[in-house]
Amino acid sequence: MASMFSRSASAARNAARRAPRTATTSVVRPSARSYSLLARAIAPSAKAATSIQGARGIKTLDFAGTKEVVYERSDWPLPKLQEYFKNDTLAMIGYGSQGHGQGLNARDNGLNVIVGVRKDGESWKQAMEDGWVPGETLFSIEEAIDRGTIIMNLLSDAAQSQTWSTVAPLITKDKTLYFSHGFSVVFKDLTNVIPPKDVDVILVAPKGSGRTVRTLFKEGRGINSSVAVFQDVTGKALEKAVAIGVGIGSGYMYETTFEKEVYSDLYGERGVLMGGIQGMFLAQYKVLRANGHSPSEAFNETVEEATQSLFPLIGQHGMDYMYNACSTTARRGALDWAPIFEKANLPVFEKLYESVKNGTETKNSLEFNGRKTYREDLAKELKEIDEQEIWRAGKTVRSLRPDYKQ
Ligand SMILES: NC(=O)C1=CN([C@@H]2O[C@H](COP(=O)(O)OP(=O)(O)OC[C@H]3O[C@@H](n4cnc5c(N)ncnc54)[C@H](OP(=O)(O)O)[C@@H]3O)[C@@H](O)[C@H]2O)C=CC1
Ligand SMILES: CC[C@](O)(C(C)=O)C(=O)O
Ligand SMILES: [Mg+2]
Ligand SMILES: [Mg+2]
Repeated sequence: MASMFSRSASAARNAARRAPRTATTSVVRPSARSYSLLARAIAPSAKAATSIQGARGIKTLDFAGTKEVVYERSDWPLPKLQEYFKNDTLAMIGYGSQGHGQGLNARDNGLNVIVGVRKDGESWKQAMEDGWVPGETLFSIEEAIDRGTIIMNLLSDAAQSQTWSTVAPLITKDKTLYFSHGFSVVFKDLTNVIPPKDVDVILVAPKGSGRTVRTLFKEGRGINSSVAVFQDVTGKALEKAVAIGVGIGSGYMYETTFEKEVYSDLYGERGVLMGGIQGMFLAQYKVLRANGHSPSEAFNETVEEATQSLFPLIGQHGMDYMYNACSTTARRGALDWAPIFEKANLPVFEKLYESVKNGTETKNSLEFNGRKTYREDLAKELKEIDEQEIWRAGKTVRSLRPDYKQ
């Protein structure tokens, strides 16, 4: 890795000339701005409540009264990024949702990327479909780790634990160990993942699906990611983590710790992001159906209106904006019922957080996803959801959308 402070002008020019590798799909790439442009670019983004700390353009932003550090992609124009990683090989170990998104983005950013997966698995086929070439950019897990300088452990969290005894001896001095989740390292008593003492251990955890990591990148945007350092041997671990974060398609990176990342992530996905919303949708739908409403009416009033109209308004402008976009009748009633839902849900969320913190969620995940049949077993449960009336009704509702795609 070249130091970001030691790059010469000619090296930067050479890096700028390097043709980014062929993308499997067309990509609106983040622009490769020069340093002088960068300096100007920083200024407009440093709005009120923003201060810039030093030459690296780190920003401290005021989040509702709490100051937090944020790193942004515009501080890493493409030539600088390519120069920084000119001597590195990013080895994506695992090719699930994140391996796909992060791997293709880093490749399209012109970085040296290889993929390592087991040869008889589903991921090997998927990687080949995405243009990774066996023997050139696609290898067994062991060979990819051997060839890589930055080992990006994107196996399933259960597989990270299962393969650790094979992987650990291959993480030799001068390599960097990267994760997208604090899971393995934080719950080491359950996973046995204890990184070697002589390597940097870093994390960039996109706060969104790997599919979104890819689609946002292709739109020229970037996903929000968490960034953290577990072990800093070189004194450059944070800088490297931020640079990799940009390389894999992050727009902004929020500083955290491995522990905070894994607790909040396991909690959020079981809560509002996935489990909570699924349970809430189903409960509302069931009561409507029990009271004689048709499937289409129950679905429209529960899922379709939420996802197509109201939730995007919350996303774009906040909760109060969504309220103001609805009738005064709705506003009054929703304001009355919100605290009732909050009160009912609070103990559930408290129980969930405890279950994350005490390792129960980790144990469950390791047991289930560590099975040889993990894909089939998950697929079976997901099929059961797909067959529920609510989601069958949803398919027909979606099929009527003008932009419907199967
Ligand atoms: N999915 C997401 O969007 C997000 C994921 N993360 C984190 O990123 C990491 C990767 O997650 P994700 O991309 O979802 O991948 P998955 O959890 O879906 O894991 C899939 C990968 O693990 C491999 N794998 C599973 N079991 C084994 C095994 N026993 N031996 C070898 N390889 C195995 C699979 O290979 P095969 O096909 O051969 O089974 C596949 O390449 C995790 O740490 C996760 O928590 C973080 C943010 C979001
Ligand atoms: C919400 C699920 C997630 O945490 C994610 C996409 O961020 C995951 O583990 O996949
Ligand atoms: Mg998660
Ligand atoms: Mg997550």
